[in-house]
Amino acid sequence: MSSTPESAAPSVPASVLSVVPVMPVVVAHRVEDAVQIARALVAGGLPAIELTLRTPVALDAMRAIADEVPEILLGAGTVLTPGHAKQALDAGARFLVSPGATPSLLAGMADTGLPFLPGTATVSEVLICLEAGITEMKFFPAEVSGGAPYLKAIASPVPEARFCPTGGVTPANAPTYLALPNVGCVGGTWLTPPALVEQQDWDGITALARAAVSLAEA
Ligand SMILES: O=C(O)C(=O)C[C@H](O)[C@H](O)COP(=O)(O)O
Repeated sequence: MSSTPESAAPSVPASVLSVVPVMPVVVAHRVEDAVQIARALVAGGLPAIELTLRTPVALDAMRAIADEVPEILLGAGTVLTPGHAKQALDAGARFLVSPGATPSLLAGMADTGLPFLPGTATVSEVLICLEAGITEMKFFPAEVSGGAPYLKAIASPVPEARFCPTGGVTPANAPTYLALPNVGCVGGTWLTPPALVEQQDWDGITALARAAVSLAEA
């Protein structure tokens, strides 16, 4: 029997798309901000975070969240290479998200043993993922790639694929995406506006998280 403190952390989900209706995509410039954002999201009812590997502090921020906010499901975004996937695993990520889906990236993410959402924007990319046994994907960049009408159009030809549309998703258009049968959740950065982070307005982020949960329930 294990005595590690992993009981505090959510287990790795079978379906990343089913954890929260809105996946907060976060770009953190300071480790402490990332920890406070994670706490604010949990308080607002969104116990998941896709922390992008876009900043120099991202891996340190992941380690800090894993230590200090173990109740949040921690994911790494902007996974561009197999090396990123391994670094994210080592930093405590429990799922991975990438903006694209090259064969080596798919293999590198699969090697971690973590669930992952490869980025797709065309039917051929969707088919490449399905051929690899991957049915959950990011649709990126969602709005400029055809938005909800595009996903609606491919639902019948490729019904096995389910998506997290991200990129240009807002509180205004999220309900339209969430109503589609092939959408499990949507992703976006709107929950962590730079101005609120700059002001360290963590209650403001909690309020945005609550609003996102409400719009998904509406
Ligand atoms: O770099 C990545 O892999 C990403 O995660 C891209 C983000 O998902 C989008 O940039 C979010 O788009 P907005 O919500 O419109 O700001």
